[in-house]
Amino acid sequence: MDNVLGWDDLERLFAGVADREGIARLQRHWALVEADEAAGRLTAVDAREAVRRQYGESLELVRIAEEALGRGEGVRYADIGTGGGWPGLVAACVRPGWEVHLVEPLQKRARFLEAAARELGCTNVTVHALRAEEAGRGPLREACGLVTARAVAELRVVLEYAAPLAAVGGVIALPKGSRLEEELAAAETAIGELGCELDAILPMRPEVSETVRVALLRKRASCPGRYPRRVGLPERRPIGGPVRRTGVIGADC
Ligand SMILES: C[S@@+](CC[C@H](N)C(=O)[O-])C[C@H]1O[C@@H](n2cnc3c(N)ncnc32)[C@H](O)[C@@H]1O
Repeated sequence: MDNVLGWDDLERLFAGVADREGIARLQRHWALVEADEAAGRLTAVDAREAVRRQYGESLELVRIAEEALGRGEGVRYADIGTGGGWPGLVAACVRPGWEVHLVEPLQKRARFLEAAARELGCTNVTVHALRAEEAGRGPLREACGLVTARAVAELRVVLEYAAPLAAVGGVIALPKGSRLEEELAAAETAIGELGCELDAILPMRPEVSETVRVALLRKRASCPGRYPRRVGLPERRPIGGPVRRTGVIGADC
């Protein structure tokens, strides 16, 4: 059973990742989420669980990704399907030196992210109200040192969204649940086809999550020009075979 965490616990658990000011911003973000009815349901996670599941897991992803990157500043970072802000806006709050791109196609959510970034003073954020299949053909193509996506789709589908945005040598960090091995097996063709390689699978620390692990992939070669395919195709006809329905973390947002 995962623990309940409070805001003070985050400061202790994420020393070196988030300072007091950063955590205060996250707290303000949660207040905005709770206050914002217009954006629709941003998360099904309740207030008691939100600190650990939304903020703890997002910060843990930042910690793991940063270790894989081997540097902390000057990262151009894209988060696909940010929803209400996890993990991309969380990263922007604690890493003001990163250039953060949030790709979120739902207009209401994209508008919420823009307003929240403004309110929180995150001048390092650009919101792209687009699907990843569109963003992957724009100026962000092969331009990002780090790409994440949480609870967006099964691994091989999300990889077709993420790999075109990652620069060669860049890191793709995907938090996943108990079906990770199954998803990785299904993604074998996609990983090679998209110029990626699996670097590591790293568990989150048990205080943060006993179930979530992060698949770290490295972009080894340029992505073939035919990817991403047109909107909807990655999900309808995933690379390597018919769709398999697998659970995605937090798909209840
Ligand atoms: C289950 S929510 C997860 C939100 C957030 N990442 C989290 O962990 O709470 C999935 C999000 O992915 C977005 N999404 C779905 N398909 C997408 C695509 N092709 N490109 C970009 N975003 C997409 C949805 O609009 C939605 O906001």
